[in-house]
Amino acid sequence: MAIFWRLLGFLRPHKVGVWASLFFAMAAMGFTVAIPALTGAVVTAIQEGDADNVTRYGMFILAAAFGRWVLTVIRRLIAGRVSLGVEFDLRQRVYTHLQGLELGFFDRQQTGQLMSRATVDLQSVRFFLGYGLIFITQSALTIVFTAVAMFIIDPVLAAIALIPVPFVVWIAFRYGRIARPAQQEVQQRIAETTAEAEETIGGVRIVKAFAREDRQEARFEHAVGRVFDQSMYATRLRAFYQPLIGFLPQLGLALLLLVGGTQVINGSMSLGHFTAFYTYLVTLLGPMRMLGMALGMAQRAVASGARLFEILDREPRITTAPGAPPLPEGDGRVELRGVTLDYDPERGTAPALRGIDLTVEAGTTLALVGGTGSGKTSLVALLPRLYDPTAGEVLIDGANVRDLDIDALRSDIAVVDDDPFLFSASVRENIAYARPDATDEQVEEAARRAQAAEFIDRLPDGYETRVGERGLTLSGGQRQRIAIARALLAEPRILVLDDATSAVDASTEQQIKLALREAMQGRTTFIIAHRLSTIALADEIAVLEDGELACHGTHDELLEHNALYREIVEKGLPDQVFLNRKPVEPEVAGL
Ligand SMILES: Nc1ncnc2c1ncn2[C@@H]1O[C@H](COP(=O)(O)OP(=O)(O)OP(=O)(O)O)[C@@H](O)[C@H]1O
Repeated sequence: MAIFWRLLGFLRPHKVGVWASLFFAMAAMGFTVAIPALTGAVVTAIQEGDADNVTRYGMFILAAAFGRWVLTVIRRLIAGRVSLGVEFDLRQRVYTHLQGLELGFFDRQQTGQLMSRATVDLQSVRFFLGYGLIFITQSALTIVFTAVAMFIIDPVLAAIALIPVPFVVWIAFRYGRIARPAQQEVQQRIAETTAEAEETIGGVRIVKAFAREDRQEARFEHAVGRVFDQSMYATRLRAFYQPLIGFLPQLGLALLLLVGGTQVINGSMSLGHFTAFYTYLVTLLGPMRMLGMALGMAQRAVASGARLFEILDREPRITTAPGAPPLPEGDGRVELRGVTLDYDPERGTAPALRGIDLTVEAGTTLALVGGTGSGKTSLVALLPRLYDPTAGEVLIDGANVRDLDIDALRSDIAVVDDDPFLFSASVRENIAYARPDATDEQVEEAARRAQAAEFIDRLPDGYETRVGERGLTLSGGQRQRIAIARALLAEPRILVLDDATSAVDASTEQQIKLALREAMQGRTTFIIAHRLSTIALADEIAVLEDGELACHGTHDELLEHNALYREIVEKGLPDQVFLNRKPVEPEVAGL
């Protein structure tokens, strides 16, 4: 019930529309109730041979029918606007709310599930709020008013003819109750199927590379099968209940024909009244069924509302206090104090980072080295607060990142991912993503510095070439250089680079390294290094092992004092750079 009231809250901005459509619905209902009485009057006039009255009442019926038609059109237009308005508001709210949630929330969600909530559930809520509520009010009132009119004509006959009504409504209620969880489960399973399809399409490269289409097909078939079974169950419920709801009112009609017909024969009731009565009961058939349907709609809306509120009630866990300041003046000195990060403490998994104490001086470059899963990505994710540490604190230029305005903080940190994401937009828009107001010259300058200008010029439409999911597919190395240009244009105080370019050819690697070197200049840089030649670009090195900081220092210090680092260097590529480094010269760094 609480959910129901909360759903009604969505109508608040559309109050005028709701009342207007209710008003038009009531007015149309007035005509609906008048028509049977007028029909009865026509029959009486026929019986009396009064042609004038037949014409007059006939015209009234025509006018009433016309009035109802016009009012219904207006009501539907207004209700449609309300319904779509609710959908519009809800979509915005859900989307804005999702955007505000921290990355950790998305780690645990299937995209398909979220999509389904944002479409299927939203639809059922808006149908109910836009139409369902009015249908319920209109049907219930039509039943009440018609019943009153019938009681005025003949109370006994009214009582007999209306016997099935409470049963119909009760069965409709019951149907709504059983149908609700069944329908909810159908929605849940559709969501699972969407998620399955989404995963297959998203992972199409892997599916094809391993020729596992059959496995994906089998999984999808299983998911579709589950939707089928559950939909069949819901269909069986419908098949049983809906005809029953249609059948019961016929009993009322039969009773009326039997009792009323006898009354007309023995003269205790006029044929006109009988006809009016009969027409009233026929008029009721629609509203009774409609009430059942609308109640079902209400049930579904409540189920969907519950799922939507699950998202809307999920508070963002990484927030910023109102009026929080931006980063203080400084050149990007970073300090991690006793930092521990546990992604999922409830599950009891080992923390990704444990008790890290690390200081990176302003303007220097730190290479993060460590085996897979050692926590390199996790460590840099703490800087722009993609995640907050479970314990300890992260300070930038002396300020705890938790106390800063999150947008301002993030605009001072640029990230170049190991698998850079490009939006379905032009190359120019992608580079200017963080600074949409950048001039063409600035964009091109960033591209030049990122060693991307040359290949961009060779693209079919240069900077206007569409890339990303719906555009031209660029190679990994090209995407990375566009991402570096994007980061350069943002002029960040701190730069985070994930250098996973091991798959590119030698000349691309050179270019990327030049680009990285350019990007690092004058700013604090964290570089996740996968190769020794990248480590060579750094001033200091931090080695991570199972989430702990195994050692930290310059190349020479580590080489001298740390066995693990020595091992890394020995087992790594025998890169001459390392041994001769001091200071790093472009030639020896492999540039
Ligand atoms: N979003 C996440 N949710 C839960 N656990 C995570 C998440 N991201 C990483 N982990 C876990 O945290 C640990 C550290 O992962 P992280 O990605 O930081 O390592 P990494 O050193 O960057 O590895 P790689 O070199 O393979 O990218 C791993 O055990 C990983 O499974």
